[in-house]
Amino acid sequence: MSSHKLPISSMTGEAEVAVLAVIRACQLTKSVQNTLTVDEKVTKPDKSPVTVGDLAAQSLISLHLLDSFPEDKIVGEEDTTELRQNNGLRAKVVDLVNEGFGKGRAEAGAWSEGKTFSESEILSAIDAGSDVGGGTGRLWTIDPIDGTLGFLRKEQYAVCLALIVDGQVELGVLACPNLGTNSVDDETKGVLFLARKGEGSWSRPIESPEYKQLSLPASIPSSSIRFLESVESGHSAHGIQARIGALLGVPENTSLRMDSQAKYGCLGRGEGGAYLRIPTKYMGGKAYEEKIWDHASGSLLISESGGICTDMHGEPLDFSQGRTLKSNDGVVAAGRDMHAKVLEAVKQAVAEAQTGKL
Ligand SMILES: Nc1ncnc2c1ncn2[C@@H]1O[C@H](COP(=O)(O)O)[C@@H](O)[C@H]1OP(=O)(O)O
Ligand SMILES: [Mg+2]
Ligand SMILES: [Mg+2]
Ligand SMILES: [Mg+2]
Repeated sequence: MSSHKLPISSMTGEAEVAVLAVIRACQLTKSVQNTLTVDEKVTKPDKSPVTVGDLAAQSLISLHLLDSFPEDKIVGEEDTTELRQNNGLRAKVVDLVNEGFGKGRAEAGAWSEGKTFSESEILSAIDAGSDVGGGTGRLWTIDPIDGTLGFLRKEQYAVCLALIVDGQVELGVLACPNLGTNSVDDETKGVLFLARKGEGSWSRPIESPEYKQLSLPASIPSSSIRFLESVESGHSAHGIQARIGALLGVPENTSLRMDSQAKYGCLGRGEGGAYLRIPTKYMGGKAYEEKIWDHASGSLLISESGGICTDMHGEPLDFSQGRTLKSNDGVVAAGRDMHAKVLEAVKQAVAEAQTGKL
């Protein structure tokens, strides 16, 4: 690999590949978002949506990983079930992946620029992401479009890639093409977040490798807190989260609601003060196991920015359990001092919900 401007001192080869793959995937998803038509959206068996953007981006990222780290395992969100039955969708994905390799020239080591991949290489790369995960060895996890619902609404989404070694997240990349580069209100859009275990976390514009180190304040006054939470009321219990806010003295109706791990990016750079993901099962919803690709990059970003990211009971997120965080329940992330206070309020609000007091 050629020289780079990465701010980290170890795993630079991995970071270089991950950043290039994610930037190319962002360019691909941006072009899809601009031109997406209804027939390019498919509903998966779990009723969630998937688009040509998700499938092509996972293939493109996997092709980079398969070339550079052929021994590593991959856990990706998507598979080829739909693609193998739909010729139109498949042709579009093949075109998008090959177009994607013409991009990202500004980055160091623009691997395989101009190369054309066959349909079977492109499909196999998606299916390379079907590993069961676990706590031994090197494992990459990909969420090619996190927040597909936000992507379809032309709002926030993120392209996410993380390296997990023996169950620990070592490297996390998270790019948000529609998020303000320096703050949520910034008119300039597009930001990439990078975290390396033990070394720190950074943000940069997607378009230029100017890295800025991030730090998350230990605590902020309650009056300044704006909880980072899902747009979808089916993904976290908004009612309980509002009660947590009331218990902490947070002003009402101030939440920053956005789809995807963009929420972790905002918190990591000091916005919002706390990320809440209280499962809807505490308000009568269905039980749900969080997926590793939805939290790997974001949780490392928070801890490397000086904050704490755990489940709602204060337990560390356990990425060694397979494709899901099956030993965890919900997520709470906040600054170092704030986190314990938020957990206390979570406990009380959930107890109230369970005894019908909410
Ligand atoms: N019932 C659920 N509870 C929590 N998260 C969910 C649930 N269903 C889907 N998700 C996942 O939450 C993530 C988005 O979170 P958020 O709403 O905070 O942006 C998506 O990856 C989405 O999966 P999917 O990709 O299948 O839509
Ligand atoms: Mg996701
Ligand atoms: Mg996704
Ligand atoms: Mg999805």
